[in-house]
Amino acid sequence: MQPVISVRHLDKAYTSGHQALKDINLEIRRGEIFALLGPNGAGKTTLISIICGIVSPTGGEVMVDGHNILSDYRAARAQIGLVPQELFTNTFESVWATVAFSRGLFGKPKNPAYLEQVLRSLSLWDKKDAKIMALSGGMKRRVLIAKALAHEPNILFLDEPTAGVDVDLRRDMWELVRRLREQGVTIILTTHYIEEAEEMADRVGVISKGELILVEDKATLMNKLGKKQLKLQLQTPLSELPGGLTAFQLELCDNGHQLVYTYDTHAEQTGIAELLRALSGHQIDFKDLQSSQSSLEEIFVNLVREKA
Ligand SMILES: Nc1ncnc2c1ncn2[C@@H]1O[C@H](COP(=O)(O)OP(=O)(O)OP(=O)(O)O)[C@@H](O)[C@H]1O
Repeated sequence: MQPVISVRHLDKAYTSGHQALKDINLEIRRGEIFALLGPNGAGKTTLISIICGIVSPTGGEVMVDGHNILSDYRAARAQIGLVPQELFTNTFESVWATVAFSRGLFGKPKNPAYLEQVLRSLSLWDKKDAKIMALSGGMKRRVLIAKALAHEPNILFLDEPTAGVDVDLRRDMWELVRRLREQGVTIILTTHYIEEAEEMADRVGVISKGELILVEDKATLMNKLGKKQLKLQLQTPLSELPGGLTAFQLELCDNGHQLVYTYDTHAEQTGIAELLRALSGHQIDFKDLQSSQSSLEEIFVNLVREKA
């Protein structure tokens, strides 16, 4: 299937000289939820701003549903809804007028039934006549989403959708994103919150210092890079690891009360049996043991650290 967005050899240097993006190559599949993860300043906003035509690239090419974002800007932009990071400034306009205006900007005919459905899905219907400036921060954010959806885009960008929002809004947002996906909308979100990517995304891209260092199916990523840990609570604390155990990837934690063994989930053998035999050979007894799989967060932190 043709990708809905295709980014090729994209570069961006700001006039300050800062190289914010370096040779980005990325294809977004139609109908997927793609999470772009990266630390502050990695280039996430720059990348989506270029795709949305707000920032101009210094090199490379971006196609949105077959339309070049520079030479065929209007057609490309009409496919996209963008929920930006910042709250817009206060306005005296009502919620309804603001959202209807956003739809009009794209030359779409009026469709009050559709706008009502959008406002209802965002729990904004009873605020439709309220002035934006009188709304709470969370409500304003909901209005931003309604504005982005007003022209029925096929692609929705959410830049840090849940940064600083309360639990209710976060839950509503996730539900809305899932519903939109069911309707065939492609969703690209940037986030610092790994649990958001873990919960929502089909694929994850990791960006660090302007470079896309990894793009992977979420499940594959977690599988491929996932390490498991076995934690053993010791009967008697150890002051140091006995020399005979150095062959194992072991760490002594919790003031010597806990031994942590890290192993690869994909290795032929986990080495656990040998470890337990070796422990017993050293008269090291444990009273409890637990195993845990590393989360996307740990994977992400490790990746970005390796890159640094
Ligand atoms: N208009 C600009 N002029 C100069 N440099 C800029 C401009 N906008 C962004 N930058 C720089 O480009 C880099 C990437 O910024 P960008 O906002 O894309 O990062 P980000 O990954 O979205 O970060 P955050 O998670 O903090 O939003 C940063 O070093 C930033 O300071």
